[in-house]
Amino acid sequence: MSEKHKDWDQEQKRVQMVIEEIDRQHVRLAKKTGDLKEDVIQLREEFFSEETRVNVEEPHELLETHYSIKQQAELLSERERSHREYSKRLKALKRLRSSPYFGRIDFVEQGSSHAEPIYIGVASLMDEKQEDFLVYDWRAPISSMYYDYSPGSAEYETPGEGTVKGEMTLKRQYIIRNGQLKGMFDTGITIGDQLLQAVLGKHADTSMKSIVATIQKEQNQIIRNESAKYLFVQGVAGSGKTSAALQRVAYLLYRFRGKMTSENIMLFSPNPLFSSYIATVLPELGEENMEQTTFQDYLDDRLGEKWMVQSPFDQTEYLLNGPVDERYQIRMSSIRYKASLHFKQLLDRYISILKEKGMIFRSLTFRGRVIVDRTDIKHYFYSLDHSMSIPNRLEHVQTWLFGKLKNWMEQEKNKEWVDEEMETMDKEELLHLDRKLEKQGWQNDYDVQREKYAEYILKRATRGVKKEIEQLHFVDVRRIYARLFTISLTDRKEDYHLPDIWKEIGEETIKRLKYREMPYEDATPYLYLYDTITGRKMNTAVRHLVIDEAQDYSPFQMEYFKALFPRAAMTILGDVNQAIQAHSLDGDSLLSHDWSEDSGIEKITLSRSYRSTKQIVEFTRHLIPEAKREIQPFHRDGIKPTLAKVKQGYAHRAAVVERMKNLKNKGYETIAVITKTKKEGQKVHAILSEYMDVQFIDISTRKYEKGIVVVPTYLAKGIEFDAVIIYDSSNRQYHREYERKFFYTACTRAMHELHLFTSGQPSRFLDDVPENSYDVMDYRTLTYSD
Ligand SMILES: Nc1ncnc2c1ncn2[C@@H]1O[C@H](COP(=O)(O)OP(=O)(O)OP(=O)(O)O)[C@@H](O)[C@H]1O
Repeated sequence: MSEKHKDWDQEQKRVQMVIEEIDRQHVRLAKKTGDLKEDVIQLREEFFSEETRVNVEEPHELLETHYSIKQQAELLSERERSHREYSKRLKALKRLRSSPYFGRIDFVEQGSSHAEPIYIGVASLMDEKQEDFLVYDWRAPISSMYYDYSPGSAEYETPGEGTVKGEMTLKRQYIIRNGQLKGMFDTGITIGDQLLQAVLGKHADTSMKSIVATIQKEQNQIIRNESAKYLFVQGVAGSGKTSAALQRVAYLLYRFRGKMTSENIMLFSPNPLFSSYIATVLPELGEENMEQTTFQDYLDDRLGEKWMVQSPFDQTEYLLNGPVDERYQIRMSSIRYKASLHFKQLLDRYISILKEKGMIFRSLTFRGRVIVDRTDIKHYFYSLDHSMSIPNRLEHVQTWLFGKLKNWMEQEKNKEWVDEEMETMDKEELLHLDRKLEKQGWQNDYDVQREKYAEYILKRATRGVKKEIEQLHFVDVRRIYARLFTISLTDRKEDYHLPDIWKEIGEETIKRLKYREMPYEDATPYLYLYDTITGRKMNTAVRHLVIDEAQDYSPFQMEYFKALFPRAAMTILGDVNQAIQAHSLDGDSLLSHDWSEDSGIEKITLSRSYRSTKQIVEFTRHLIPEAKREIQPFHRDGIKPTLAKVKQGYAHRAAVVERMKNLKNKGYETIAVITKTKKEGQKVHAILSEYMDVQFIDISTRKYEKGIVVVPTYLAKGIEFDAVIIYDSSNRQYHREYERKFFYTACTRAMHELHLFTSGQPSRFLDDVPENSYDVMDYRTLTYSD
């Protein structure tokens, strides 16, 4: 038997041995879980049974019952916790059963003479005696060498013992499916190009997959970083940023188990479709999903009740479709400035002035009548010690207002309206009040009765006023924010880097706010002002925040996140070349901003693109001339992208439909027709639907089906497809400099094939792409019959 066969044989036998052990453990654990479940059911029944009800009538028994309930509750929750853990372990065994491990390294620790084989899988597994690891969890410290080194000297960090050094004598990868060894490679410098080739060559899916078997060294640095408070990752399209972020969350949950749970982690994703696209990864890794939200959801939650909040996508549609007139210029300038830290400095200065003067209040009113006038509130507010913070002073104002309300209610007791409302009290209310009076012995005293009724009426009627005091409704933040734009700042223009058309920006902003419209660019500054003034509670539960597609957030938003989640470390990932939000097109973004003055910042750059074939990356990298050197393809072969020149109208659509059919026949399952805007998308969708079954993706789409989709660029972000068609790649569509990034983002969604269509002059961005990196097809002479 050759060495190779002997190895294969031994490895297959080991797989078998491990699976048998998994089966044994599974049987044992399933029995334990079953017993525990019965225990839990029984305990729950007892807990909620009649006997355990608190006996409030007998005070001496009360204490005893209290302790017994407490004990039982503790027992129950302990059993429930164990049950949850057993169930989790059962699931892990199930996952291990089909593929117990994917890698192995043999490691000779310094000072030792024998190599220990370390098998690495998605969870750990110990032998029967609980002495040796049959499989190490991929997140264990020792497993990191698998990702970081090729055979030769290697080392790893342990939390307790520092660095462990030694020699790696073997590195092997396995493909094990349904308990059978299907493939095995000994690998060299990188983690088996062969395995990665195989993984990347597959079809795109409608949900993302975990990458634990093929994590690359530079991605591993992101996943296992523990030192950065703010970890910034700039990575080219398809370099595995989102993948790394999700494996990082799984890593952190493992590394800090017992201290951090999925509830302490939050992820901001660009849109709901993306959220559902990535939702399968953590469960696949045996972890619970963290909270996922979009910034838009957050804004709607905070402001939606009182404001018409604009979405970033509406803003983008305006940017791309709006008539380029004077208003457009004002708006763009406004968007850029309000995204900047200069604007935050201005707001901070404004807030510090508000400590001395300028707060605006709303009168406390009841049915149109003033209880406390706003000037009195203001006067009281500024009569308080100025060294107190604004939120502290507002607490005092609240107490004062409650007192004022109480006095007012006292005076109102004998008013006619109170009597009128008494007449209309319903039976139940009366019964309830009478019972109370009877208990207190006042049932025959008419005066007391009337007084109590009146008190009740007043309490009922002023519920809303109380709520307004509690919620600080009397602080007119809308007007305070609007007023900032009316203050004369002519002599401070330079200090705050005010745009030249600051006055016009102000007029426009005030107009919008008046109609209760909240432009996207104002939402964050407004909330920042609101929270600082009112002293809104921070979210301290979140200990780690992941911000994906970070190039679409502003520096101002970063400061807001810091204030909102003061205890959170952050992983911030994005690609400056895919910045398509209006503020970042020729300005600063959260990702590109220079944060070097802040401490705790670390930066990692990813430049290899894994998503697309080499041919597609060779094409797309030239769309960004200044970054083309930083964009490196992974060596996976495919066909060159194509540019089809077509005649306008029917010929155009016929050529696209032809291509779509061709791609379907080739077996591609996810095909996207990407458009620049929603407006263009709707038009294209209507056209293509006449020929084929095509799904249109808009902002409300939560999940997309396999097949053909039409999708605007900003919703295709972060997602990938087997094949991508750019319906209109003409110079009309992609011409303005900021449209370059839209074009790049759209083209980089393709894994295997990319096809561009143009009627008329192709986009000028193609001028920078070498002619030999794509095939041109000229269909303009063809005639189609309708
Ligand atoms: N180490 C890896 N092993 C296997 N697949 C990988 C690896 N890294 C990335 N990929 C694959 O490459 C594709 C792109 O990854 P991902 O979406 O995480 O990249 P991204 O940098 O977030 O992309 P973009 O910025 O373009 O949205 C995915 O299909 C992912 O599974």
